[in-house]
Amino acid sequence: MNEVLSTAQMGEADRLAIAAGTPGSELMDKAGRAVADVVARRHKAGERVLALCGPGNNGGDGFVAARVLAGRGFRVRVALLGAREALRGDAAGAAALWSGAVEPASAADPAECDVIVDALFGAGLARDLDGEALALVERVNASGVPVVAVDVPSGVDGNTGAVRRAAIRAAETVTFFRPKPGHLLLPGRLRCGPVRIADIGIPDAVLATIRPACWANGTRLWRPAFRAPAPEGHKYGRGHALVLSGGAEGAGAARLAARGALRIGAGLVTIATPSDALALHAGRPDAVMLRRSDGPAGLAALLADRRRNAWVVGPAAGVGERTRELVAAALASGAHGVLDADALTSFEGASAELARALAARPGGAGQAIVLTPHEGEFGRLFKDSPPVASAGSKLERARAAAASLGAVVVLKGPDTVIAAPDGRAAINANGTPFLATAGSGDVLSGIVAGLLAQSVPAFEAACAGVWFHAEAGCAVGPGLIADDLPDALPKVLKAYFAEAGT
Ligand SMILES: NC(=O)C1=CN([C@@H]2O[C@H](COP(=O)(O)OP(=O)(O)OC[C@H]3O[C@@H](n4cnc5c(N)ncnc54)[C@H](O)[C@@H]3O)[C@@H](O)[C@H]2O)[C@@H](O)CC1
Ligand SMILES: Nc1ncnc2c1ncn2[C@@H]1O[C@H](COP(=O)(O)OP(=O)(O)O)[C@@H](O)[C@H]1O
Ligand SMILES: [K+]
Repeated sequence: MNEVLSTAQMGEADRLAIAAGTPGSELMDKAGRAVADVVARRHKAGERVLALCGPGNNGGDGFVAARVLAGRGFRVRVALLGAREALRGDAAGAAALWSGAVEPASAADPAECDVIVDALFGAGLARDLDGEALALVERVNASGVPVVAVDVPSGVDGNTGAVRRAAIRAAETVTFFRPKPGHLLLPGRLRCGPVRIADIGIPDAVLATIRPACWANGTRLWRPAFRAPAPEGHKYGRGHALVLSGGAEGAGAARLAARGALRIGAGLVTIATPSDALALHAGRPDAVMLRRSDGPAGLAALLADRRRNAWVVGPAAGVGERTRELVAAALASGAHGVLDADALTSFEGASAELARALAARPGGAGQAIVLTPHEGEFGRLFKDSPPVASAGSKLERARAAAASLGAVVVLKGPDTVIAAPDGRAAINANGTPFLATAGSGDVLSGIVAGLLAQSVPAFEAACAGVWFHAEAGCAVGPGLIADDLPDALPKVLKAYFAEAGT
């Protein structure tokens, strides 16, 4: 189910498959054949293939692909980084079955071929590229010749998506069994081209031992948690979301969030507004209710009605002590909620204080709280926590943040990561850069709150919210403004419920 494996977990999958009776050489053979199949789908027999093989098992896959392609009538040359005698194990075995010449990689001219098989480094990339490897990767990228990458484009870190000084730009990538974080996280994802996942004979049953906790975000991950409303349902069964408006200068943000919450299916939505912004909400969607709410006491009074079971605090709320008090009041209500934008920035360098407030929430873990920072807000919030701020990849940082706060964290961007305190994480990849527009995040916070109002659990609500937001963005595409996103949801939801069979 869209599991994403770290390179260590992938190594474990290999070992478990081998222990269960499939020799490593057979896994490598299937891997190399899968690569050859992809090359043969894009190119015709007779074309010139250059297989660039590295010193480890990734190179072994390259030797297999070279042999299979030569057998299918391609004109194949093999170039090896390192000495042939230094190859070990299955890779040495695969090289022994290659009967053609093996050129030194230093002499390989990528321009003299029609397609390149990149089998330099895969899961074993251990340091930044330098020397001959660096020069070769730069020559390949400069050649403009299409590349099919084996496992990951060489130079991309499979665990983090980082480019280790330089990396191949692939036209297509073939990986094995399950994707790795580096296929989904930026910048790695942008080096992969379309990613094919090849079955190399590793049984799915190994996952019961490995217990992966990371997924590519998609409907299968949370479909059971978000169903169409019951035929006999009523609006209170779909929850009541409350969106706290900022003052006169920031009322639009609340309206965007409120519309998102309504469209995703919250039964009722109320905008709680300070008196000075009351008149500005006259143009709100007619379906949204309006209540006056001045300061933390006003918010607490509205949330004392337990039917208001989910809130959004933060969009255009203003930065400072007042907003920290509003956050405290919202958390103290016991209702589920989303902390976004100014609610996060108000805790600049005070993530420990926010963690204490979250730990004290009366509903405990059953009170679903989702934080939706973009990178800027994340950096500000965790200024006081180097272990989180510099935990490594975006995946690791989101996980560290969720664990330290005891709440679900949505670290937004082109490769949004959703992380739960228990270690579960999902990486999102269905977005579009047209989502990078003012107010887009406000709509997301409303969508997530609308899902929380419908009793979708925190992690699933965050994953589903991010996915629907991105689908809505793609449905609109060029020219998108945030106002369009809620109104794109009905079509997206219709397709989702049709597919979900509900
Ligand atoms: N049985 C298995 O384990 C299978 C492994 N497979 C392939 O094996 C690959 C992993 O193989 P390995 O663990 O041997 O790792 P790699 O082949 O990815 O790389 C390891 C080698 O590269 C060297 N190296 C690492 N970083 C370097 C750098 N920056 N500059 C120069 N040299 C560097 C290491 O010293 C080592 O010799 C996977 O990516 C996949 O392609 C597949 O054949 C499927 C089965
Ligand atoms: N390049 C991109 N590709 C896909 N999604 C993106 C990209 N850039 C931003 N987004 C998404 O757009 C939204 C922007 O939210 P945010 O930064 O809070 O904007 P605002 O504060 O203007 O509402 C987030 O959901 C983010 O994940
Ligand atoms: K590779």
